[in-house]
Amino acid sequence: MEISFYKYQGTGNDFVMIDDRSEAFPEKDLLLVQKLCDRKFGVGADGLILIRNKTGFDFEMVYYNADGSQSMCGNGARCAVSFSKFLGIIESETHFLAIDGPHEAEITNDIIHLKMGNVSSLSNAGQDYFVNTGSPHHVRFVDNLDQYPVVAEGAKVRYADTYKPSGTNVNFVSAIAEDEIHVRTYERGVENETLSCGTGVTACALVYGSRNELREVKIQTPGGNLKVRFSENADGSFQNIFLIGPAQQVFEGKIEILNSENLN
Ligand SMILES: N[C@@H](CCC[C@H](N)C(=O)O)C(=O)O
Repeated sequence: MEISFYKYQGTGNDFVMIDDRSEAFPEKDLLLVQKLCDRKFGVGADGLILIRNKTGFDFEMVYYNADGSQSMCGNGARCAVSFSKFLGIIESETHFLAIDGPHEAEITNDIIHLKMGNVSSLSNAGQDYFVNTGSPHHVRFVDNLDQYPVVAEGAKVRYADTYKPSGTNVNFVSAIAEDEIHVRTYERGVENETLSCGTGVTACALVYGSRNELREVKIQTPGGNLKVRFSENADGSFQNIFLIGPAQQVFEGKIEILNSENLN
């Protein structure tokens, strides 16, 4: 089987992107997903995204982490919107389905405004916070973020008993201006620091914005800059949450998959 793929990146979070409207991709073959995402033996990516047809929506985004597990991916969704425009499925506005439910998005000059799902509350997690923005996120404020051991500390929280069995993503945050934060994220399913995590920066922006009475927060990540806008209700829930930032096609290619190739 020959698979055509495209590679996209959204603030350095990178994805193998496949137009799977024909549903030819063997979606249950998680070894194949792992292999395609492998940075030494495959294409290399933090995740893999299938674009599929879905009744009532412009498309469905089917997202896999590099290890084959599934969750919502904010940066991946921005890339999926850009890819769908490239494929001619959408023009500048879209309504699509992801694992956490329906989303809307708008794309102008390569900047994608992605509407995230509503968030019911921010929880305290010891001195830190926990927020579910479609994916689970632990949020910890730290000093000296540039020097912070994100992988070592992130893994401790990700595998902590409190988050078993499914674990969590872990974000480390420092304020750098009144309305701006710096965020580094340890991602579950990649089991490493990624250059940016969309659902993660959204979680951090909600915590920081809520504590500082802001409705828009700028975010610097190692892979680039994002913005999050939202409104907060009197009961502590959040709605009209928008993740705003760029997405880019990096290259395209083809892979020949032999039937027995993923069996070992
Ligand atoms: N990179 C993503 C998050 C992907 C899902 C996450 N690793 C999980 O398993 O929860 C993003 O941009 O949101």
